[in-house]
Amino acid sequence: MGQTLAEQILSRAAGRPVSAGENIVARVDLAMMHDSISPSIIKILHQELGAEQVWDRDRVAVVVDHVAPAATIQNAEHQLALRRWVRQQQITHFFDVGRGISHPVLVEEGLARPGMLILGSDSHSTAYGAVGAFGAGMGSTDMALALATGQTWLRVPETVRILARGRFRPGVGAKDLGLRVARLIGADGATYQSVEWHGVEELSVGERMTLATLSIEIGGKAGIIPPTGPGWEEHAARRGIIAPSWLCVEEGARYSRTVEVDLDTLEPQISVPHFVDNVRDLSELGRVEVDVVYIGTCTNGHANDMAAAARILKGRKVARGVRLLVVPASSEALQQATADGTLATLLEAGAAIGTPGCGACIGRHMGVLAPGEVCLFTGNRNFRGRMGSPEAQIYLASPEVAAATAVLGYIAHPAEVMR
Ligand SMILES: CC(C)[C@H](C(=O)O)[C@@H](O)C(=O)O
Ligand code: SF4
Repeated sequence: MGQTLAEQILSRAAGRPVSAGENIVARVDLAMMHDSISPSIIKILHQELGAEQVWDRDRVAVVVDHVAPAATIQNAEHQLALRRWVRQQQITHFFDVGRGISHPVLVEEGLARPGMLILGSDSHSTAYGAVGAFGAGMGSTDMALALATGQTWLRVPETVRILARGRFRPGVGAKDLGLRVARLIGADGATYQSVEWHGVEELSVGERMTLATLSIEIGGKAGIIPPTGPGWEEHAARRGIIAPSWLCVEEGARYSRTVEVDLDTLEPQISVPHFVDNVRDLSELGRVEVDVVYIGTCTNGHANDMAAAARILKGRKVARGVRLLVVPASSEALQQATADGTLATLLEAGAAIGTPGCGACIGRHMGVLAPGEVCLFTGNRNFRGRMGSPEAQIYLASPEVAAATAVLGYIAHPAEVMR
């Protein structure tokens, strides 16, 4: 019998063959924590578990990304304490304000690699599945335990297979596939399952991160894209990464469910307030005017996302009365956007550019919404109050739809601008 990707990775981490349903103790390859949760993790690590040092300073990554730069005195104090702790623990991989969101940063730095078990203090740690790792978010106690011992315990998840068939039409892409799946199976459709994405070999690692981060929005414990295909090869060659030969899609692997999506007929998907799985086809939406368009986050703030938006914004201006905020997911994405002209196009169109990081995604700084405002957001959550006022409305969509919306002032198909 074959194994799913999750079973293969967790077998290696457990040091024996394991299958879905088993409770295991597993070795952690990498543990990530960020500024938002670090105070409680550090407290549990030292005060409750009595550990003096992390188990392996080379296998811990710390990123200041959630409120970066600090917006309040309290953020600044927490970040100061975190920097001191990082020095005291001699943590090798520390990324301070401006480097970007933990997920793309670990991928770009080549720290997240295929076949790894990666734990993060963040629900979107499923992101590491973009490079064929089992990435899972954990709470403070589990994170502290992993930091102290290098081990974790978990139940090996079943796997939902997503099978994409055909090719995306112009103006349609990974975000639309992810939202379509949320619409088909619901926010709890893959609860505690590993989500394996098949038929997406063409997608770049940036686009794969869109799918991997959206996996938690359907309840996934992990969201893994097999490390094969042109999109993977490009990343692997650039970063000098070789996927382990034991990690591959196996005949006879058992899936709890297969969900098929026909890309040939897929149109832009819009998640309407206030739930991620409240998804409509753009053509069903009617006219929705917006106050702000926000391009960014670990889901759609990558270099490819900004470039996709720039292709639509080129030679055009943001509509009067609308503001376009662009917050790159990482400094590397910003550098690439600078080098290839994307940044100039965004600025000429009238965009305001923020420091790479989480930005206003969780409503703590850099563009929070006022009561009554309507936002077209490329992120992954549109819960009430997520980006500021509970009276604001958040629509989720792709960067292409975001760009077209910025130009026209209402939620629009990219073709409406490009024709
Ligand atoms: C603040 C953090 C713990 C949180 C998460 O776990 O996902 C945030 O990143 C989010 O997207 O809501
Ligand atoms: S960008 Fe948003 S979703 Fe991603 S880690 Fe930051 S706050 Fe969470």
